[in-house]
Amino acid sequence: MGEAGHEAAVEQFRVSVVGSGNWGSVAAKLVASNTIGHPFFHDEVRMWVFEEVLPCGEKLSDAINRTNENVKYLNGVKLGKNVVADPDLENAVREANMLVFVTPHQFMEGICKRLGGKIRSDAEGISLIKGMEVKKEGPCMISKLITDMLGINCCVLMGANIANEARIAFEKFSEATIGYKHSKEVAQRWAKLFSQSYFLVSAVQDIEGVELCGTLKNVVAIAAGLVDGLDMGNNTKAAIMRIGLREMRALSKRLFSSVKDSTFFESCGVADVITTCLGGRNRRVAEAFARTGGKKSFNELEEELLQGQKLQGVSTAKEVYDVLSHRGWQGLFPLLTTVHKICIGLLPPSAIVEYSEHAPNFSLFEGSAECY
Ligand SMILES: NC(=O)C1=CN([C@@H]2O[C@H](COP(=O)(O)OP(=O)(O)OC[C@H]3O[C@@H](n4cnc5c(N)ncnc54)[C@H](O)[C@@H]3O)[C@@H](O)[C@H]2O)C=CC1
Ligand SMILES: O=C(CO)COP(=O)(O)O
Repeated sequence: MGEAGHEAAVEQFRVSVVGSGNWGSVAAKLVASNTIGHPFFHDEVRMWVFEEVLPCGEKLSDAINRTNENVKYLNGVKLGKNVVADPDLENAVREANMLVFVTPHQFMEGICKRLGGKIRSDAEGISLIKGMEVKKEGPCMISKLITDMLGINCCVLMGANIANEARIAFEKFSEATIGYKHSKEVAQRWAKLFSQSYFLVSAVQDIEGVELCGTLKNVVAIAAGLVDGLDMGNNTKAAIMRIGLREMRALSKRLFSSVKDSTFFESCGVADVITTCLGGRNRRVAEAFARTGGKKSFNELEEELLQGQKLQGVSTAKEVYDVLSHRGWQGLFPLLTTVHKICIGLLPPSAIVEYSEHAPNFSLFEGSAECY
């Protein structure tokens, strides 16, 4: 009780979502359905929109606020009246102490530069971004980039969550994994913000493992798409998924000795490999790439097929390759290495299943003892 006999007002947590693509819009809808009317959270969820002008001449942020739908990236799904689209990055984050980062990974460094010194000192972050940066010192996960550049704690949320397949946007059941470093209490607060009867969230103390799962599975999905484009069938695709998962685990553990095996059995691990290899954008564009025999580039196909949405797997394959080649580890990770070489045209799409011809010293399907 306060001095005057009144209860001291407890500050509500204020949430902003940095990003408004396909998954960014679903994330905003999800959290907004939980903040509304909740005593812990302020109702309004501000969503930063990278502004663009629609073919009709209207600004995207205006269209979102007028229709309550992200007409470009998640057409046909109401976001909730408490979602406010804001094209001004600084304004969008100014009042928030819970920041949800969800942009394609290649834009995050630039966004962090713009946000330096502009966010609340008590803010906490969570990254839904699947990807990494490679620095001179080695790989830098996006949550670490956020922590280093903004000086805030940052958890991650990854999982088998294809936004566009109408599973989450239309409230069909799925799961996700929060990875945290130190504070279980903060992870639980994030779980409270995201959990829904149709969206089951669990938390594990293995931030690097969770984030590397989400990041590396995009490269595996490119391999799966190539196999589809070559009409190799389900047995081959299942083999690629198994080998991919094995390489994901081996690389994650080499990069961070703290990574736990059990993380690969969470939604962020095996489940995300499966869903992305079956129905994701990386798979789809890689299939088209293989069907053109590699004649159209991934960039061209991304533009043609995704209408502004971004692939993460191709640039991640390069980033992973940089890490592997810097450490002399290519031979230990034949699938991850081959995907990059196919993406840049050094090997044909068929190399994904003919690996030993191109690299006689090791076989994709035998793998190396290191990988077990
Ligand atoms: N879409 C999905 O099903 C899922 C995506 N993710 C991850 O979420 C992250 C964000 O992906 P989505 O929301 O799907 O985005 P998206 O790929 O659908 O959309 C691209 C977004 O980038 C923005 N953009 C374009 N140029 C930009 C620039 N120069 N600076 C800043 N933003 C720019 C666009 O306005 C748009 O919001 C990625 O790391 C992705 O891997 C995670 C789970 C599911
Ligand atoms: O991360 C995803 C599903 O969990 C989405 O994968 P894509 O980007 O390949 O669609």
